[in-house]
Amino acid sequence: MTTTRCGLVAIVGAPNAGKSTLVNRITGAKVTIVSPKPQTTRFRIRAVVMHAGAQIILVDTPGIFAPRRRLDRAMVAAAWGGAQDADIALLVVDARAGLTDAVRKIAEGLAKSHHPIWLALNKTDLIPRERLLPLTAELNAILPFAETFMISAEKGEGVDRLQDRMAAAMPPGPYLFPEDELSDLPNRMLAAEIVREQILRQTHQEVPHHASVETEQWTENDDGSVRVDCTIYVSRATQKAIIIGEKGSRIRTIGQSARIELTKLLERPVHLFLNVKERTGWDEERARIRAIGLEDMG
Ligand SMILES: Nc1nc2c(ncn2[C@@H]2O[C@H](COP(=O)(O)OP(=O)(O)OP(=O)(O)O)[C@@H](O)[C@H]2O)c(=O)[nH]1
Repeated sequence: MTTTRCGLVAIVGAPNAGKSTLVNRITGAKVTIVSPKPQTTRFRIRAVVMHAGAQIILVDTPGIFAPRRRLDRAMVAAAWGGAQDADIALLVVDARAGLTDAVRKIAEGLAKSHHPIWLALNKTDLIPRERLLPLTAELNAILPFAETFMISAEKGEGVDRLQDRMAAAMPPGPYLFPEDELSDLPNRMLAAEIVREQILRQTHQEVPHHASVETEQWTENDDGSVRVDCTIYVSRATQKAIIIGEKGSRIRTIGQSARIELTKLLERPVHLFLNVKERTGWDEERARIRAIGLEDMG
């Protein structure tokens, strides 16, 4: 009998800690898009990695976790709820910067969590080894970490071991993402991210960061172009109206800008279709995120 394992690892850390570098190192792909505005980082899926038979879903904080529509909500709930003990928050710390106020604040927030918290001291290539132990001790005084890793995300040092340990720690359970969709996943996420970025640019602060974007369909056409269908989920009708704009003017601008950007990034013609939908149930998601102490930090 084959048993699969699947779980979520939240990558947490102060700005510049090396979170994106670590995610890119683990996935071997550039799937992380930096938003042009500060403080727009939300809780979202950064990457899905298969490793040693486990599906590791790397998620970003803070914000709201928005499962793709096609995922069974009950499965996602199980990932957060039932399997909660086995899921991990990984605190990435810039070892050279050390215990800054930002790191302290995040560590204190995480200390309230019932999740296992792991520590990755990053950028170990930049400081002498003997500085690592005192820093580990200082951090462990704030919160006892279940595991500690010394890594250099940039150089790849220690990352294999971290990944092995993550895979082993994932709870038994079905994969949340079908394996045959994984090859498209970075592109799907890229498209969703580009659309979300345009929403933030075009709506400024009018729509709080409550809109989530999911790529529902990714269709390769014979002529080399790709058709991308994205749904923008909002929690209120007023937000929907803002995103659509007067006679659809804003959604058109969002779509046009996102299409231009995507065409550039994918280096092929893109046909982008956007759909705005209201989705209730945010409160439930938020409660789950609050439960692990990841909300409103950073
Ligand atoms: N020398 C060294 N530099 C690193 C390492 N990891 C990341 N960096 C550098 O640190 C800087 C910040 O890395 P990012 O991965 O963008 O950090 P982040 O935590 O994602 O930052 P935010 O997006 O601001 O939250 C970049 O210039 C990286 O090249 C490392 O292990 N060693």
